[in-house]
Amino acid sequence: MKLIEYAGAEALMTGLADRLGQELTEAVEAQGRASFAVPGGSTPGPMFDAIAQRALPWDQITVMLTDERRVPQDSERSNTRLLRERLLVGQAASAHYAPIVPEVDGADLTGLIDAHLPLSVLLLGMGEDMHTASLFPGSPDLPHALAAAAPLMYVEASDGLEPRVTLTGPALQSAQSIHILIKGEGKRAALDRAAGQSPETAPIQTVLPHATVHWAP
Ligand SMILES: O=C1O[C@H](COP(=O)(O)O)[C@@H](O)[C@H](O)[C@H]1O
Repeated sequence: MKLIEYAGAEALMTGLADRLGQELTEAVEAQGRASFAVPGGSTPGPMFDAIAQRALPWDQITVMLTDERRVPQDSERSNTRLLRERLLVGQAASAHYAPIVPEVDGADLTGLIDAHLPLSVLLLGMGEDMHTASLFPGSPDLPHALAAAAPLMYVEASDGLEPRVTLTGPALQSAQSIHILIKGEGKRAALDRAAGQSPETAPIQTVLPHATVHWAP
């Protein structure tokens, strides 16, 4: 794992947007196209605002979520809504979008994103419980989701949270570049706590050894 510490939130979000923008541009130059998976939740919005205004080769980039909550798309809890409102706008409005949830909730996930794997650039978030994407400690689906051959799976989250669709462990691990965005002392403590644990108790460990973590207080 590599850890990059930033002085504050603005430096974190713009510095990360610079880095991801550079990697996406390089991937398009090398492969003619790139795939870019991003988290939902409360943290990445300002980074989306920053990168959406960059002049990247967006029309050769396919954007998708790392995970989605099974809620209506107009819900404030919808990661798709966040993506549409904060990332697929401005310069990035010309990016392609690959949904990870089918039009009919509960329908087969097979083949939805296969054309875009391995991911060129993967950005993940992390909760203070050390979950990443929707790989939650304590979920009955976690052992399967950490090892599944399929890149997408329906999973239960932690108690009290809505069920999810998530990229599985192998799909995350196969990304060409892996970044994790975390902010605040609670998540920094969770990152420290994850050290030495297994992915079964600290799911972030499924990607941590190969990831660059970007953190600001
Ligand atoms: O539920 C989720 O949580 C994680 C972390 O979210 P945050 O609100 O603590 O930033 C997020 O990465 C994931 O995409 C989301 O579905």
